[in-house]
Amino acid sequence: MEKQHNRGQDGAGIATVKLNTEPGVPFMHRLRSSAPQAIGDIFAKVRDEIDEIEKYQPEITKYPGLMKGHIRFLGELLMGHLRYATQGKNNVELCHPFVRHNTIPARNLALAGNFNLVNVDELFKFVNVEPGETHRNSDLAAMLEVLHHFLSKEDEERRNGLDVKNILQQAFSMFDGGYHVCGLIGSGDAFVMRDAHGIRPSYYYVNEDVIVAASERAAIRTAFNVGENEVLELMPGNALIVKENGEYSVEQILAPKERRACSFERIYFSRGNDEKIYKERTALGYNLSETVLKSIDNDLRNTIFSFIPNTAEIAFYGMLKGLEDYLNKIKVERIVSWGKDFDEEKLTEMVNRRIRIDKIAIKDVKMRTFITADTSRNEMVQHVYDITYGTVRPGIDTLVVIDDSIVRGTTLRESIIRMLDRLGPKRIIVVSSAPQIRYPDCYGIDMSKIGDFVAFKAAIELLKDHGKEHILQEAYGLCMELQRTNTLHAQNVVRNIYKPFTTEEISAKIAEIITPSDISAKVDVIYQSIESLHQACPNNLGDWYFTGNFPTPGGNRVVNKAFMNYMEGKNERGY
Ligand SMILES: O=P(O)(O)OC[C@H]1O[C@H](OP(=O)(O)OP(=O)(O)O)[C@H](O)[C@@H]1O
Ligand SMILES: NC(=O)CC[C@H](N)C(=O)O
Ligand SMILES: [Mg+2]
Repeated sequence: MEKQHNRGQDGAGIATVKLNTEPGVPFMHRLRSSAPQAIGDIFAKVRDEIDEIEKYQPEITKYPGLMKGHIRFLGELLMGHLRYATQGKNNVELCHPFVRHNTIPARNLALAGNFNLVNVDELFKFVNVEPGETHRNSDLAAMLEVLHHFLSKEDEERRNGLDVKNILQQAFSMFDGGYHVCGLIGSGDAFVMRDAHGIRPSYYYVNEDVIVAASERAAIRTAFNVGENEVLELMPGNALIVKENGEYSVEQILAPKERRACSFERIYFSRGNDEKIYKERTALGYNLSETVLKSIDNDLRNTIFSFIPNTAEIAFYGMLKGLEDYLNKIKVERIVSWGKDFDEEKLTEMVNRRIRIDKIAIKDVKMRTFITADTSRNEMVQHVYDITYGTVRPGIDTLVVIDDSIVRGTTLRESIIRMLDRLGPKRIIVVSSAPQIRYPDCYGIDMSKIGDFVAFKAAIELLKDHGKEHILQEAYGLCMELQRTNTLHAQNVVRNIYKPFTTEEISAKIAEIITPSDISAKVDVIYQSIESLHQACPNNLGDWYFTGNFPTPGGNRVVNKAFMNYMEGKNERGY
């Protein structure tokens, strides 16, 4: 859990199942916290129980069997989760795991996951459950109800043992979304399930003692000190099913569909210490170096390169490698052209030419602002960054700073650009290792309100500039018509908003929007192209937020709904 802070800061939760308990003894426990240090808070409470019992039984830790009867969270099946709300609020009631209790052991279920579903209403309807106020917008609550429905049915009908595969096949064929989800059943069985497109990442590792699964490979590698290839990927549509007796199998639950693993995981969400992700982020940066050189007219003497911490650091190293390759090529060309006409001084000057890099921007807290709730985000963005003084030659140097992504543009507009301008650069070039984010995500990344996106704002501005605002009304009309005929899922109408403009025109407008009126430097923005993204992350081609090409039927519905919300002035998610 400590190695997955990157995936959630709203709160944390754990659940435990004890195997082979006497009838009547509670066997499933759950604890959640939304304290600022949620993991610490939870495990302090777990520890307190042990300390308490040690007061009376100082030797008890030598007898784990005995302890199991007294300590709630000592058990055989363990689950932990860090929440990042993509639906509902970020309060403790919505932290995972959710638990459904029942007097029949096999009908108890604890559930947690990294996911987002887009057909929550339909699911509640299917199980005929009217969700309470807290759970109305909770995809986890809907998923729990559906799974519990099929679990109870299976338990009722079963002849020999619970057929978990059968339960999963019935339940998961109903979910529209991206998910990596884990369930503990009161019978002592457990499962991990991944969506059929492989949208969300899912990994597992098995040895003689443990069977473990997580969203990220590196977290498992570090916690269990194992090699890259020992941790396996749970393939799309598959489930890892573990029986109460410790036997396990990987089963095909859903027919595999086109692989559309989320590229934003690679660009931003996942931790960058994963072997493959590190290479991919480096490649993303490398791919941008040529365009950057062009935009500064190859003037490396008067340009300083830096990055916006923290995630972009790796892409920065990649960009630097690209710039160094260019510089080395130039050095060789020059030296060769000299023939024999050089001396030590001339050669020394040439080989010592370097790419100028500096640590310009500093981030004072380890919190991630993007996964922080909207209400506190703006203020946080304004306070977390700082700059290094004395690095830039005012009026002479151009500053090139790379960030992994520009979503709402708040990091740049509310903080970074103004701060960098204080250093007096002639020009600021912002480089984004992700392409323009034009469409919402609905599979587990909280980019759902299209009106917030700086690329969308730019397109709207451009429509105004060119007297083409009628396109907005036409698109809205089309959405209304699709809604009327119940076919909002059939096409992505928002494409029409971007269609009249080139990527460069939109980038130029974004640069204008993120530039506060009172700064002196000229600001430009350079984006990754979609082709280069695919080349850098060939195994993660899920790119709907850049291209509008959604993998599931719910996707088009969400993007159209997000647009309608914008047009109607509703500040809510499109799913
Ligand atoms: O355009 P915006 O809507 O402002 O969002 C984009 C920024 O948010 C993320 O940073 P975050 O602070 O989440 O985390 P990091 O330290 O891992 O980069 C991302 O890395 C960008 O810097
Ligand atoms: N990624 C997560 O932490 C879970 C997201 C889930 N959709 C929720 O909002 O609760
Ligand atoms: Mg960042």
